[in-house]
Amino acid sequence: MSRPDSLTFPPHLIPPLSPYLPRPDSRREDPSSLPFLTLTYAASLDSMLSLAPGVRTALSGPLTKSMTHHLRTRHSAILIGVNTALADDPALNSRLVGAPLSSQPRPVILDPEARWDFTSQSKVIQLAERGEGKAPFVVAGEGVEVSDERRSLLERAGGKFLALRRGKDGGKRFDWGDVLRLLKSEGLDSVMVEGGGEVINSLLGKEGNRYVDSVIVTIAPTWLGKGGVVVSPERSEGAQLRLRDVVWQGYGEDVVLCGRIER
Ligand SMILES: NC(=O)C1=CN([C@@H]2O[C@H](COP(=O)(O)OP(=O)(O)OC[C@H]3O[C@@H](n4cnc5c(N)ncnc54)[C@H](OP(=O)(O)O)[C@@H]3O)[C@@H](O)[C@H]2O)C=CC1
Ligand SMILES: Nc1nc(O)c(N)c(N[C@@H]2O[C@H](COP(=O)(O)O)[C@@H](O)[C@H]2O)n1
Repeated sequence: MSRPDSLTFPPHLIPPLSPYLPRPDSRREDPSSLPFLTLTYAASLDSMLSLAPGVRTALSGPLTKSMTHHLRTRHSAILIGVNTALADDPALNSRLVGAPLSSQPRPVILDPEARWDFTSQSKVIQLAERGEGKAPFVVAGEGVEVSDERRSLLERAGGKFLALRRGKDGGKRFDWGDVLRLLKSEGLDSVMVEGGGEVINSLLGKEGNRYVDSVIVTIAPTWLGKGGVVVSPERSEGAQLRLRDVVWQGYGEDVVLCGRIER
């Protein structure tokens, strides 16, 4: 019997998305290639992801929500920043009817200071224990201390902490190339990056956007107003960031925009 929160994604909507998604197993043969990266999120008409930092805000309608759950089955990993983990207590699995565990993405949390205060009650941990999703990999800064208790809670569920050095410039952030090489070394060939604002803006920035293979954005017909978490990357000197191969599709009251970054 299907669960009350199960979703279905109409099969006729799959072919238009497919050119923007990783082909099954396409990168596995080439060990030097980085994982395919799809940047995907839902935004308001004023480019907001949420009403305020730390506030979970539903923007997707029923059809775009089910699209996101389809996208989750098409990637081996789903990545968010630690503030999203703290704000949303997200499930990060696919709730499509009949999605087997093998099609579930591996949740990856970018958490340089190991701030995510997960417990055995966190949704993503509970789902992993019930076999309805995979347990998360938490990418923490090299040398950052993690208690044995937290480490073993994560490992019991099937997840782990991964240590990564910070960016070459001595800054606090990870280099996106390093993040992707780390995921690849863990056998993850494709990653959908869901957010939040800092993660998206840094990926769309000068250093990050070279790693983005495709972009799939849901636009909801609402304005969240000032004070929200906004998608608005730093401007690169002399170059306006733009999409090519653009397709727009109506999904109920929402619109889905697919494209690739113009280089
Ligand atoms: N509508 C949508 O589709 C989505 C909405 N959201 C919303 O977004 C909001 C959260 O966004 P925001 O506050 O911007 O935070 P993020 O979720 O983007 O997390 C930001 C934190 O992640 C870590 N981080 C990000 N990039 C890097 C990097 N390159 N290297 C190392 N660490 C990194 C940093 O942690 P540290 O500070 O510890 O260094 C940073 O402060 C929430 O309200 C959430 O609900 C989230 C996802 C999707
Ligand atoms: N596609 C999309 N639409 C929205 O309206 C959203 N608020 C989000 N948020 C992202 O999805 C995560 C929650 O997922 P679960 O339903 O808990 O699995 C949230 O953490 C954001 O990454 N996405």
